[in-house]
Amino acid sequence: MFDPAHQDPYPDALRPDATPAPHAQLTPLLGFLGTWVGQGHGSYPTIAEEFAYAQEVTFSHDGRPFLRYEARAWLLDAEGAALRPSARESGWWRLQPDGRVEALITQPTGIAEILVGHASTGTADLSTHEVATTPTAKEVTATRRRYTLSDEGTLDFVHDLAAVGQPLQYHLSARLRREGGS
Ligand code: HEM
Repeated sequence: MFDPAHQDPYPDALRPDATPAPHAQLTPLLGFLGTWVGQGHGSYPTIAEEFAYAQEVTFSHDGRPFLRYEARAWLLDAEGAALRPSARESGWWRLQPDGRVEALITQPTGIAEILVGHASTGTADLSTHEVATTPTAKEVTATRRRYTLSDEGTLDFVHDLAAVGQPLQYHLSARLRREGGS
């Protein structure tokens, strides 16, 4: 018998053809659903050296017009071996009927971002609306995040950052593939 105390009756779906059916407002970003893994590079004027990293990103939904977003990254050494845990974040992407997106993303480094932007088939472009930081967090004033599903089926990602007195500029880029995919 179904016991609501022990089993979530509304689990998230990771595929467009899974239950529950996706809300119509998710249509432009249905191709983002699922878990993605891959590698990227990053730099910033205040960081001594360019770094390589690996990342796992998951988008899921529960039938309502928002995506659940979860990402974790770890740094790689020159041979591609894991060096140490790096950025993590999670949040919600609220898709509007006209393709606008409102996103809320928080990080364990004390940063909470609200981003606004636009989604069209297979792409999303989000920029900071507001950033709030905890008293001990680094100063972050803006980010811009662009995601594109490429013709090769990868999810490509570029992240610009304005922080610690620097103007908005490149911080990261990555190419992710579907987990378990080729
Ligand atoms: C894949 C995700 C990310 C990776 C791999 C990454 C990696 C790094 C690395 C390696 C550093 C140098 C300091 C250190 O070694 O920890 C750094 C610094 C920093 N990152 Fe990121 N980062 C990521 C995402 C983000 C995001 C989403 C934000 C903000 C919204 C952010 C903001 C910063 C800031 C503020 C600094 C400090 C710069 C300074 O004090 O000089 N990073 N990041």
